[in-house]
Amino acid sequence: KLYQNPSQLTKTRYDYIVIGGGAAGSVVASRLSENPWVSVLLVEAGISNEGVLGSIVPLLGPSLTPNTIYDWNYTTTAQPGYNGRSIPYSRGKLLGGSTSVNFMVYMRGSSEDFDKYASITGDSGWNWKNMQQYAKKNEKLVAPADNHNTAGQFIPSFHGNSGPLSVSLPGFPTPLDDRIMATTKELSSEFPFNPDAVGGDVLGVGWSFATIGGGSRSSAATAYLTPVMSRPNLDIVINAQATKLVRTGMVGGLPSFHAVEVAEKAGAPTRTLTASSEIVLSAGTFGTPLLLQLSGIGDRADLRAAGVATIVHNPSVGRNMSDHALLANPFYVNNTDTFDTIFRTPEALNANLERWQTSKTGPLAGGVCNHIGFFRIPKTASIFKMTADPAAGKKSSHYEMIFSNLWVVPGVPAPSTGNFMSITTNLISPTSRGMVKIASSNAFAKPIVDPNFLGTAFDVFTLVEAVKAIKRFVAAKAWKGYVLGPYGALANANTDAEIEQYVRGNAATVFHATGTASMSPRGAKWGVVDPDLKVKGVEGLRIVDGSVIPSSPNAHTQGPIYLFGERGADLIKRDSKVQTVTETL
Ligand SMILES: Cc1cc2nc3c(=O)[nH]c(=O)nc-3n(C[C@H](O)[C@H](O)[C@H](O)COP(=O)(O)OP(=O)(O)OC[C@H]3O[C@@H](n4cnc5c(N)ncnc54)[C@H](O)[C@@H]3O)c2cc1C
Repeated sequence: KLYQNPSQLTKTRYDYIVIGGGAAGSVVASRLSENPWVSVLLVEAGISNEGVLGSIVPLLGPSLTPNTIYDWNYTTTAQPGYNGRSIPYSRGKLLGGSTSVNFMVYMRGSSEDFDKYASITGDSGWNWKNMQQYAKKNEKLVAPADNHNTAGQFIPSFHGNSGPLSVSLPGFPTPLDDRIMATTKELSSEFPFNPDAVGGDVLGVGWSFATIGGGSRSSAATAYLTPVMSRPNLDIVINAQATKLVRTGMVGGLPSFHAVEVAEKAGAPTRTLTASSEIVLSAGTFGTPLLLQLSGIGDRADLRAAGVATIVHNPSVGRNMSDHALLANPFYVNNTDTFDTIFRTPEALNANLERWQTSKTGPLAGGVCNHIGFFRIPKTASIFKMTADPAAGKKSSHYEMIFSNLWVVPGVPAPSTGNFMSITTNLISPTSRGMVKIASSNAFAKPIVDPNFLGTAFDVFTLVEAVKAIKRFVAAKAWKGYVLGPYGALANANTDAEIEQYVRGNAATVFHATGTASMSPRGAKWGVVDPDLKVKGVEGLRIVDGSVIPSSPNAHTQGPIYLFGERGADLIKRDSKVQTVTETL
């Protein structure tokens, strides 16, 4: 049952309370409530996703962020690596979390990423081979919106066919498609074709998958919550922000946390809700460490500065943030068939919306890109004289390219004339680490968000190399007569020094932060959760969301986080005392 705010809840004690209804939290709440003997409450700070048009019509997705009611609207601190610029940092604030506002690109990461997580934690359960069962459990590959023949665009055995989350190949063709494929042939040694990166081997350029089914967005909310809303043992409360975890005693010599305070908004009365079994934190890479800190779990100095008494001193809380820095590179093209025209006049947008409403087809039914590619800088690159290769392995990438048939520059509106292609370059194996921390003991105050973008020479070097690579890409014969030239500052960025200034002056984020409550081996002095995702040094708390992933994956992060959600739910079920009762019954 869905409750509109905390005051409507008719009970205050559950077996499990899951905090945050995003990618991972929706999976956990849905999977735990499969057992009818288990009572589950999902607490979400934001509103419902129902009826939010931008969260349904795929190509309208980018309109949901930033500076909207669907976004937490964070802002970073001044970033030295970005010439002192602060940038907006979006996080979804509605059911489905960031999966309700994201750009829907679906991947899983490289096989080496997961093998690395297994080796970091000492738990082989996180390795690629074992995690594939969860990928299959999560995904349902469906036909693209335009029902085109997809032969040769993917490898069927890599995909799931019966999971809740709809995933599809591009649903609307673009003038870039044939040219990109021709470039993979012409420049095959640098930009080879990858038949399907979802299989764990990410290098090369391939067709891109999106979390879209039947021409509409498939989010954690539509896939995992809507279908189970009527379960009598699952309550979902929206407009309910967890403000503090409450210490309820000592268990096994550790402080235990079996209760949480929630409030509808600043100044509203709080309600205390209790979990007999466990509280699962799924508030995301920002929300989860912030809630720990508000509750006295974090670095003593950080907590003292914010006026919070320390219960557990753990300097790893909120640290170790890794993110994919993004640089959008627009090019003028000689074609009026780009998606820019859809958004230029209300008439064009309405005509396309009408098409979408009648048939769930057309450009609005497709994602933001039809192709993506992942690449390595050469092993002979000078940077490797001073930095060890940070990629998870030889089959993992250093940077990414995303090809879009329109102007894509986060935070910068499209020019009123001209047609564009954007090649977005993302830094995939960053060595910089940032952090998030509370600025005060008020749960509704803005936190300090410092991703430390381009904080290392490796990260700068790699994005500079990525810009040089896109110039080589568009120099292929396939683009002759199509690409008219780079837009704006890119046009004047030719030497390495000029490109570095262009990168520092224009880079932003693709919103893939992870790692602020990292997994670490059992007993390790660093890290926030053990390999079973239990919070170290306390009893009663688990974390299942992007914050536990130790380092950036070779993927847009929703895919890996869904997998973490599925395995996290399994680990909780495995330990469940309520479950044991069910089995004996
Ligand atoms: C604009 C944007 C575009 C993106 N594009 C892509 C993409 O194309 N492909 C991709 O794979 N990934 C993309 N991502 C990233 C991806 O969506 C996230 O990595 C993923 O959703 C994170 O999952 P999560 O479960 O950790 O957190 P989230 O999905 O963010 O969920 C956290 C939830 O917790 C809630 N919450 C937070 N604090 C509290 C609290 N104190 N009390 C109650 N509730 C709370 C939030 O409101 C939210 O609903 C994008 C993200 C953004 C913001």
